[in-house]
Amino acid sequence: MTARNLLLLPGDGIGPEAMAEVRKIIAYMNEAHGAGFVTDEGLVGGSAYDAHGAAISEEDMAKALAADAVLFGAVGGPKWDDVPYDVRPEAGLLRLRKDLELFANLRPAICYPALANASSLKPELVEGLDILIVRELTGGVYFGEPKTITDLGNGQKRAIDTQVYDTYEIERISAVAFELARTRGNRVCSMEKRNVMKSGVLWNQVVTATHKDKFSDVKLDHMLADAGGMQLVRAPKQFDVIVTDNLFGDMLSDVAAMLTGSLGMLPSASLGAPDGKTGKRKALYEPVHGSAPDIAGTGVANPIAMIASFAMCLRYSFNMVTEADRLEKAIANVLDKGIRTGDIMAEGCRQVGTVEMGDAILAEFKALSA
Ligand SMILES: NC(=O)C1=CN([C@@H]2O[C@H](COP(=O)(O)OP(=O)(O)OC[C@H]3O[C@@H](n4cnc5c(N)ncnc54)[C@H](O)[C@@H]3O)[C@@H](O)[C@H]2O)C=CC1
Ligand SMILES: CC(C)CC(=O)C(=O)O
Ligand SMILES: [Mg+2]
Repeated sequence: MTARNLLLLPGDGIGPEAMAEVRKIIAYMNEAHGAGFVTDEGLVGGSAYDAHGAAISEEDMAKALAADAVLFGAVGGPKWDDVPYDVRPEAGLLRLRKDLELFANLRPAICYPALANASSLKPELVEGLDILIVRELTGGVYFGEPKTITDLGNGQKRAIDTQVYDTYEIERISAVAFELARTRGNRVCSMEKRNVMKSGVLWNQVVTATHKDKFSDVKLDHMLADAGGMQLVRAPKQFDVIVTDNLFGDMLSDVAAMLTGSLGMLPSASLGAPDGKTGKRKALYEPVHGSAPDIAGTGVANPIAMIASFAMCLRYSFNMVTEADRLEKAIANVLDKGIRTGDIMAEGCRQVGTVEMGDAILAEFKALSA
């Protein structure tokens, strides 16, 4: 069997703690099922800055470009608050997304039945929730130029970020959203702010044209992104697939995370375009949460977002759909048994730390794989 090459970039804060739980699952799949994962490790974020003075080294970038898939933990933390902007920890993640051309970020928000009570919303609003946010990841205000702070010389400074979108960027991300919608509820809601932003006007036009041209069988709605945020907490189950830009997608997916109970629950897949010859996509899998400096090092972080990100890796990079389904089922079974990390703790449940949660999911995964 050909090797399945994975690059692990644990990063900072709770990133390495969560990644350790995925490493155990990979080792089990190799030992018990000959899965053939070959793993390599690299540094990213603050840990890379401390070692190399850059948020990711050229050597680790080359490894990421060569890997079949990258598993990413989280980056950042107060220790690096004052490092130069270009080498801040988050710049490592942005470079990976840009250089690997990972334009499509899939952020599913699923409320596991056992967690309906863990959401800050009423259980009936989130029970059975299954939405998918498709976030554009390589354009918009995170990358647009100019991006500057200028001294105006009169005691004032001016900061500029630039929101830029070209037609092709909107076409390809909306095509991904429509294609995915066909595999689930067949509905897409596009969110922008065409009432105040030119990029919103173009976004709306291109999504509408792409729909008319190739995806008219899918139901399409448009919503202003601020109203979309409101609707996400008012009646989240009205949505199936949401497609939106880089900044709105970042914000709306953190909102969606809380519908599921905790930021510690939300996985994501960042995908590039399929290669013309092999059909393979570059891909990076990461939890939606950050490095959680407030709990890092205390052993309480929820590893589910990281483990569920690995399940997405099995599905999207290696077509190991049965294994991905099993791993997600293992997570659901553990939650059904009332095993909880602190962020999703509820009355009558047993509170565990990161390692025990990882062990419980692995034990369940083994039982389902036997
Ligand atoms: N993909 C990445 O690497 C991301 C990095 N960041 C960076 O992370 C650092 C901290 O950012 P914050 O705004 O605090 O966001 P955060 O996502 O790290 O934490 C927000 C809150 O959620 C909690 N939380 C997050 N993940 C959790 C988990 N797995 N289990 C239990 N609780 C969890 C944290 O304890 C904290 O109270 C910053 O430097 C930021 O730039 C933020 C978001 C994404
Ligand atoms: C560069 C990241 C720190 C931005 C972010 O919050 C995210 O992608 O979720
Ligand atoms: Mg974010």
